[in-house]
Amino acid sequence: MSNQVKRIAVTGAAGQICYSLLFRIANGDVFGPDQPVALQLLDLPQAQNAVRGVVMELEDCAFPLLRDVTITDDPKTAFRDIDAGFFVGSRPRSKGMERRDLLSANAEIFRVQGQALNEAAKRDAKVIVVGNPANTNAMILAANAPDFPTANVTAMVRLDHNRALTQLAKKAGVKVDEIKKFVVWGNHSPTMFADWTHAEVNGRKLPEIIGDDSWYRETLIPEVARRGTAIIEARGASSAASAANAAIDHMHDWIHGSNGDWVSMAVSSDGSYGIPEGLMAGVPVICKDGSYERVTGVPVDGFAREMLDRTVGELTEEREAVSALL
Ligand SMILES: NC(=O)C1=CN([C@@H]2O[C@H](COP(=O)(O)OP(=O)(O)OC[C@H]3O[C@@H](n4cnc5c(N)ncnc54)[C@H](O)[C@@H]3O)[C@@H](O)[C@H]2O)C=CC1
Ligand SMILES: O=C([O-])CC(=O)C(=O)O
Repeated sequence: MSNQVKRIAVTGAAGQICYSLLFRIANGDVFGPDQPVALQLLDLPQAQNAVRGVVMELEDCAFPLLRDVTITDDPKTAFRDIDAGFFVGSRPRSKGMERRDLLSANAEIFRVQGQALNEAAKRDAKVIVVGNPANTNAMILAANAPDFPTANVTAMVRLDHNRALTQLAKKAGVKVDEIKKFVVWGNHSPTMFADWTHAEVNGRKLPEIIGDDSWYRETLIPEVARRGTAIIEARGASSAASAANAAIDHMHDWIHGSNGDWVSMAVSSDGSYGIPEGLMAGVPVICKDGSYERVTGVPVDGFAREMLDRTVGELTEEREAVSALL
């Protein structure tokens, strides 16, 4: 990899996810241990002082790879010439809310930032949307950046993927990285579908190793879908370090590859798997040489079809709710 500095925009820099994310990026966890980075940090005017405090802490870590930090409340300044963008900044939910309840508060942010991305970013920049509801916010961002490649705008379902991997590994008595071909389909919401149908461990089918279909349907799927809520109830605030870690995993694999394994990414649908074109839906992808390819031809029948249709139905409703911004 070249040693020219990579510019990375991060929005919501004063927030709790970024309090973990920024330090990991500066440490080289995204672009690698030989790649210098510059951070372009965006937050609201009233949060600028808090961002300055975070930057003091970044300085105090003396990260050898961190070459420059910009602090701004102007999206165009933040997205100027970026190689990658982490779109975290937006309101989190509190107890009793669903992520889709955030749509009215957060959708406008992504319309404005889409226009700035369109004007300022490099055309090959890689973008991940974390701010909820992440899938539909990513669709709004892409729709408002017509000259920026939609394929480079993605949303995060990797946290759900990682959550499921740990539960599956515990149940099967294997290591998380031994599980291959697992995927989370659809929306980052309670309708998401954690699909073990094709998952394998050393060439053996994971459903056969675990051998407990009711655990899969009645425990694994709902627990993964409700994990964000469980964390809010336990912590009094939504997940932060694990969300930052998932964003790092998503971007790291997109840049460096997924070693032939499936990872879950929400990308703009090409119409395959019965997902209407343009919806940002979690699908299995394989990352290689700095890009991702959808895994094609995965059989989706019976229970899996019902689950996929349910989450796609919800994404379709969310798209209708924000049609004025698209
Ligand atoms: N996709 C996923 O798996 C996950 C998504 N999230 C979502 O990530 C988002 C951020 O979460 P936290 O960091 O915990 O929230 P937080 O409230 O701690 O931080 C949010 C930050 O965004 C800033 N912000 C708000 N509007 C902005 C704008 N227009 N431009 C730039 N910055 C802006 C705020 O000032 C604040 O500093 C929330 O929407 C949360 O629901 C959280 C966990 C997982
Ligand atoms: O649940 C939330 O609001 C935060 C989030 O998206 C998650 O932890 O999955």
